[in-house]
Amino acid sequence: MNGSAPVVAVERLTKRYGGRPVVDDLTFALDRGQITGFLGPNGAGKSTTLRLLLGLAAPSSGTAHVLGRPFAELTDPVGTVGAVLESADFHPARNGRDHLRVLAFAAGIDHARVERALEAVELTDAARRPVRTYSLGMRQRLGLAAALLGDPALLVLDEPINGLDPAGVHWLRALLRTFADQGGTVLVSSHVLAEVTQTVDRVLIISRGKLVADQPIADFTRDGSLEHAYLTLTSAATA
Ligand SMILES: Nc1ncnc2c1ncn2[C@@H]1O[C@H](COP(=O)(O)OP(=O)(O)OP(=O)(O)O)[C@@H](O)[C@H]1O
Repeated sequence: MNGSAPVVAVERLTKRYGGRPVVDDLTFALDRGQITGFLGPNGAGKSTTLRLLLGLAAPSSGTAHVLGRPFAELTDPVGTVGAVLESADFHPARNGRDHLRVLAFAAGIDHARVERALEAVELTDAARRPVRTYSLGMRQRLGLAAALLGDPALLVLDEPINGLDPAGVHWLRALLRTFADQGGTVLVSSHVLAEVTQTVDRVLIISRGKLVADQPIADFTRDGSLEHAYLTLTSAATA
């Protein structure tokens, strides 16, 4: 692993579907210890970018590297990146603990980490219940537990507050801050600008596949200023 490489380095990343660029010449880098919000309107290309970063789709051109390598070339992918994408899938009859045990076994991760991951997402008490009885918020927590199993350097989360109640949102914010304070890197997509303002250190905004902002959240301290910038930048790109 290249210790001096940024945790994430995306360079001139482009993905075309049917000749149409849905991710268009994107360049950004993420360092350790920061939470970055990834914003953009529906269809702007956020999920596609995350999929390219996680090796779930191949770029048409450009590169998406994690610690200096494409995801597919990481020697310890589970210990490097933890991800929760929108399509998180669970076996409905399996209980939460067994879901994590299956993943841990497949990745060669110690059982003890399953218990720690359950504790980290506060699901220990529900660990013996079948996942089909879980609320949407509990499923989000279980997905997060799976992402944390390998003690990764990078967390990639697609719309993680979907389904969380206000207490859950507050809890997730604290969890991500602790993770970042310990040197972790977080890339989190969201549509909820008010929440983003309270959670992230930096924002990336994309519109029609293009990066239109890459700024510290400190630039948006005035009430509504992130919303104003977001609406201006994303409507300018669609005009
Ligand atoms: N496999 C695919 N084949 C064809 N087009 C695709 C494919 N995946 C995504 N797209 C298109 O790429 C565009 C970007 O989609 P993407 O899901 O990345 O956007 P998004 O920013 O995550 O949107 P949302 O906020 O609605 O989740 C959309 O127009 C979508 O229809």
